[in-house]
Amino acid sequence: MSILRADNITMKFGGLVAVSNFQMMLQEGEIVGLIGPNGAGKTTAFNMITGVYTPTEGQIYFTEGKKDEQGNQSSHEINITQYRPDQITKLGVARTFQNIRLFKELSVLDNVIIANHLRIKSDVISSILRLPNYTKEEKAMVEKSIHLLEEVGLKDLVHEKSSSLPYGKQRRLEIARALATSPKVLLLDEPAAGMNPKESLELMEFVGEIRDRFKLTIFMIEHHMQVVMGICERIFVLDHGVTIAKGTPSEIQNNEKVVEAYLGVD
Ligand SMILES: Nc1ncnc2c1ncn2[C@@H]1O[C@H](COP(=O)(O)OP(=O)(O)OP(=O)(O)O)[C@@H](O)[C@H]1O
Repeated sequence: MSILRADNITMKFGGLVAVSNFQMMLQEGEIVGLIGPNGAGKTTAFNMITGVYTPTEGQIYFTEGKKDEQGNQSSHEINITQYRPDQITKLGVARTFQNIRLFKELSVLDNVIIANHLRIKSDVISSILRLPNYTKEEKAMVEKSIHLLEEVGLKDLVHEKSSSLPYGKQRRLEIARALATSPKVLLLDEPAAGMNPKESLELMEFVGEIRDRFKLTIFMIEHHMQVVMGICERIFVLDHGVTIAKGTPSEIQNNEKVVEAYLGVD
């Protein structure tokens, strides 16, 4: 069963069709890539899936798993096409951005603590008055954040200002912030952007590790072909908003349309 699927989604900006009839399905636990030349519509596809844009046409579905009191597992599909970004995050779809979006002046730890707030149950009054239920939740949040930073290899840097971190570590912190929302599906927008080959390979291993450790399904936009081909089980290729190919890394590498799109051959 799919955990996330887009059924023929299209996004038009005036006369420009940024994404046309995009059809995709993610199975639980997969790492799937989304590639294509600049302006192909990749980020627009992410923006529709995460509620930043409402598709002009088409529907998006998320499968929610539930356990009843007897511990029996059941699941049902929710149409999230009209959901706001915060509602989608709360359901279990988190993302990172092409341009790192951290609170630069805050510490590494505070950046993760803030991301946890989505899951907090206490109301505003409890937090302002620091009532016992809030203080307890806050303590748990700090512990969870430190644990997360340990998991992503940033434990020794918790008190550093986030802007002082080298680029590769800032990307890890961004991922830790996304993990703090307890996602089931993680969308990564060019996680290896700006990284040198060594950092890119480390990132590739890291993405595989967090998939296993946090039982995630991962959908990633990436330009570093070594990363995409090395880690993705399936790949979608967009060009001018149209899906020109989909398949395994070896199928994509040998696909003529893909080669043409990247080389700009008419
Ligand atoms: N809000 C917007 N308003 C108008 N046009 C937009 C908007 N967002 C994206 N576009 C256009 O839609 C097309 C697809 O852009 P998008 O950013 O999704 O491509 P991309 O594949 O992510 O590119 P890149 O690899 O360069 O990040 C481009 O022509 C872009 O100019």
